[in-house]
Amino acid sequence: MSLPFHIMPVSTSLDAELQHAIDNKTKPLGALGRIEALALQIGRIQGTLRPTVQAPRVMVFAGDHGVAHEGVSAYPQEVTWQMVMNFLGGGAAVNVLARTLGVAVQVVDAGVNHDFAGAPGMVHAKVAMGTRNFALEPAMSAAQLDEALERGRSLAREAANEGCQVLAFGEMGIANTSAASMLLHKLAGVPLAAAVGRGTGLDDAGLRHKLQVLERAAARTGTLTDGRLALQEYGGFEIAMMAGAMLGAAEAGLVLVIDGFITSSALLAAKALAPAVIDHAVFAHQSAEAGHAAMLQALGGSALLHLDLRLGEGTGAVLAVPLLRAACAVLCDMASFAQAGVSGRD
Ligand SMILES: O=C(O)c1ccc[n+]([C@@H]2O[C@H](COP(=O)([O-])O)[C@@H](O)[C@H]2O)c1
Ligand SMILES: Cc1cc2nc[nH]c2cc1C
Repeated sequence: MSLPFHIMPVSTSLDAELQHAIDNKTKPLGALGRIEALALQIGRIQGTLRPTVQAPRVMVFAGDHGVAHEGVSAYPQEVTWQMVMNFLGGGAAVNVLARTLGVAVQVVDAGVNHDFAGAPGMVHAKVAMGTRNFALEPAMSAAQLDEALERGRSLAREAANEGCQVLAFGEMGIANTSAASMLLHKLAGVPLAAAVGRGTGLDDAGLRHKLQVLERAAARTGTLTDGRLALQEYGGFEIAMMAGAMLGAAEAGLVLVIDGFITSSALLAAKALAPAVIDHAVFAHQSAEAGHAAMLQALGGSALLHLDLRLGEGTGAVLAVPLLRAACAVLCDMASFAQAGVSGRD
């Protein structure tokens, strides 16, 4: 068993001071809307009236899924490793967005069905060459799950030790929307028909087939409310490692930026292991993937951006980083009514 995760609920002791500081900025009360709530959340997580977004990083976790052999994705499995090479070469959407917005990219092989020996810049954390086919048997063993969780946790710790204050999460893995749908179904009780979507772009027949495969997979197990068991049965190595990294990042006091449907499923599993992880999470965007709205509802979160993205890789999370910077700048740099000599409310 991996060591238990120790995440304290984020302290609310500064809330009154943070709200007072925000309310005294030169604007009508509440006029910066969600940016105000974001400023309060980041100030609360960092325990300061002057929060910052230093050394933001997106970790992109990649893994393959045995269930891909059931024909549940519009693309073949080898796209996973090919896209990983694209990440390492700096040419994927996440690289371009991250470069544009000043976010570092770290690519993690959590369990891709490919040998990346010698690939420059890769974080080698492979648990195995992909999971087993969860339509037939558990996706991974308990030992593999522990390994994935612990590797994720230590990667997050390393990031914190290197000065990263904001950790964004992304993933790559053909067929991983199937795994995410299973986690949503089992952990949050969302009916499969509402939890399953088109992923990379299945047509109507493909979607019907995916639902049938997942119904068969769901019937293999009973009710599963335990995060570890759900991950073992239906997770992916990239999803489990992300969950471990989210928990490790929360332990280290970081702000977590959650991307789309698959990244959110990792948080759902992480929340089942340690509920206080949710205090650290910022929900970057609502994916176009059917089921993400229900996933966000299950997590009690509300997305900052609605851009109809359905790419993954951490793209939506990276796009939200400027909003976090903006929220911190409001607290740190905006003049108060007194400082600017502006009259307050009557
Ligand atoms: O982040 C999302 O909401 C999202 C929605 C649909 C697809 N994806 C990406 O597409 C891949 C999984 O889709 P699929 O159809 O192969 O299950 C995987 O690499 C994800 O990063 C990601
Ligand atoms: C090309 C491609 C890029 C991706 N990035 C994340 N998931 C992906 C799936 C495909 C198919």
